[in-house]
Amino acid sequence: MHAKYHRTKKTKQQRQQKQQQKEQQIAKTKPQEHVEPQELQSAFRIEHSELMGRYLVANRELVAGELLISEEPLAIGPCETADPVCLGCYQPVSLAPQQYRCAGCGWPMCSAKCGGMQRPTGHTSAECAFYAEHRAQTAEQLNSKASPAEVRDLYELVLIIRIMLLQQLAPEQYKRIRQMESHTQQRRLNATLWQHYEKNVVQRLRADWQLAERWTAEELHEICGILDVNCFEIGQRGAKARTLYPSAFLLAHDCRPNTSHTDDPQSYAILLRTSRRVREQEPLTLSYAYTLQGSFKRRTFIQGGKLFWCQCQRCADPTELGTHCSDLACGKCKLGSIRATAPLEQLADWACDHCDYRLTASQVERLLDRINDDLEDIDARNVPALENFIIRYRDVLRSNHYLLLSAKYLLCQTYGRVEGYLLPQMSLEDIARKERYCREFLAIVDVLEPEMSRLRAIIMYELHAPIMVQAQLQMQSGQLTRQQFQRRIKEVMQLLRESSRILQLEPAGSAEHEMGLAAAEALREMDN
Ligand SMILES: C[S@@+](CC[C@H](N)C(=O)[O-])C[C@H]1O[C@@H](n2cnc3c(N)ncnc32)[C@H](O)[C@@H]1O
Repeated sequence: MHAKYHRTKKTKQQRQQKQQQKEQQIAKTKPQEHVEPQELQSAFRIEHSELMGRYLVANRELVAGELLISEEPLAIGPCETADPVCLGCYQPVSLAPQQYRCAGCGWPMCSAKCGGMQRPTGHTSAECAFYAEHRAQTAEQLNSKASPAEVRDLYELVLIIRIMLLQQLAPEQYKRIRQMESHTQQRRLNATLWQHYEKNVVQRLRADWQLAERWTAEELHEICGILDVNCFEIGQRGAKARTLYPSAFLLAHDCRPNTSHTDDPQSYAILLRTSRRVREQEPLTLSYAYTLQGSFKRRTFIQGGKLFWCQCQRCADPTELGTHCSDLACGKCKLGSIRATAPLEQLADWACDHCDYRLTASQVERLLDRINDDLEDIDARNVPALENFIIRYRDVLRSNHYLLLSAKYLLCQTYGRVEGYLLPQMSLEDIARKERYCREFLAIVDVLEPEMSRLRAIIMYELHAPIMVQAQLQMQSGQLTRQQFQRRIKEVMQLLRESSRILQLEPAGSAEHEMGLAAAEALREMDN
């Protein structure tokens, strides 16, 4: 898959020595309080390439669903672009006067009894004392008159400050974080990015908060880079946080990854599994971007945050592995599809496969931005508005286009769940439409996130209901023979079985785990 990795041939002895060194390296990257079983360590090793730096490789063939990494965060804090959250449990809070605030430092918290109070993964006494010391600098932004942008700027500092406090409180942990890639040199060349952190983090902490004697500009920039490059965004049931893990950060990116991960709602530990069979020597990969986005935007996103242009098999293919999820409809001949002529060159033209019509990359970008803005303006529970969106753009985007698929995915989850569109209230056309959207979405997910992916399991759960309801109605009205009915029921049971098998691997307490339990329960009822 990754022909781009540079490896030199080694003797068997050299390979064994290297293997031992790598296993020791992996052992070093595990959190000290978390001893991994031997078999987890031997499942993979660390390799290095000029292109990707360190990355993980399978030591043996791995089957789908194998647990590879289970580890608690080295650092955790609110997401930089998040709305206000509790510093203890990362659930949303308001800045309204009635919101509970920490008695020590004044930061809004969910309540005095927040489970994250005084916990290393939440609001510690060291953090509280630090903000109490700097109350003058936070007071203005933490009151009900602050603008959302000001509040966000303040939340952006929380994880950086937590990491800087580790220097004294947990120097080993701090050292491990500092060993992560920061891409500081490349970031320095990007004036907009560099100036953002210089103003919002470095100057702010060193000048406004008078910490110049304590923290250097270099180390603050380094931490900002490490966070951008290595953070995982996690959270269950409304909680949202970003985390650095001791070894999961080593996974390379691929736009059709072979692992997937979830997080424990109590400990915030990452649980990373293979999502499909992985061959011996194959790199372990995860996706740094949302996989159901087209290559053009996905690659821009990855370059912006992780500072490399992805060149994976999917990115190199104008049809995105035959999914056609970036195809535009040709407005000139009305027959052809418009795709990137050279997808690894971000500025290359897009061309129709049927006539001579061409678009420049910036025309495509403007079009995608406009349609994306339209979609983002729609409330995810507004069925007519989502249906209108699909009608409005069906002559502009091909039916598998990721923006149409996004609207269809929202509809798959909304049909049957909101008042006016609950299953007993839905027309036969709506039920059939839900089935069609689920099938269209599943066909793409089967390629981009095959086998044991959460997205695939969710959509299979959504698909079972419309098939079941239609089969029952058609059986009652004599439109289906007994044999045809049984065939449909068999499909429903297969969908539920597969969905519950995948979703029950999600941590207890998560919405997905509960969906898995519901699938298992539905299956039991059908068996009886
Ligand atoms: C989270 S870090 C992964 C660990 C990193 N390779 C290291 O040595 O610390 C992400 C960085 O790894 C590199 N990387 C990961 N996947 C890559 C890929 N598919 N192609 C090129 N570079 C990649 C990029 O430099 C990226 O910014």
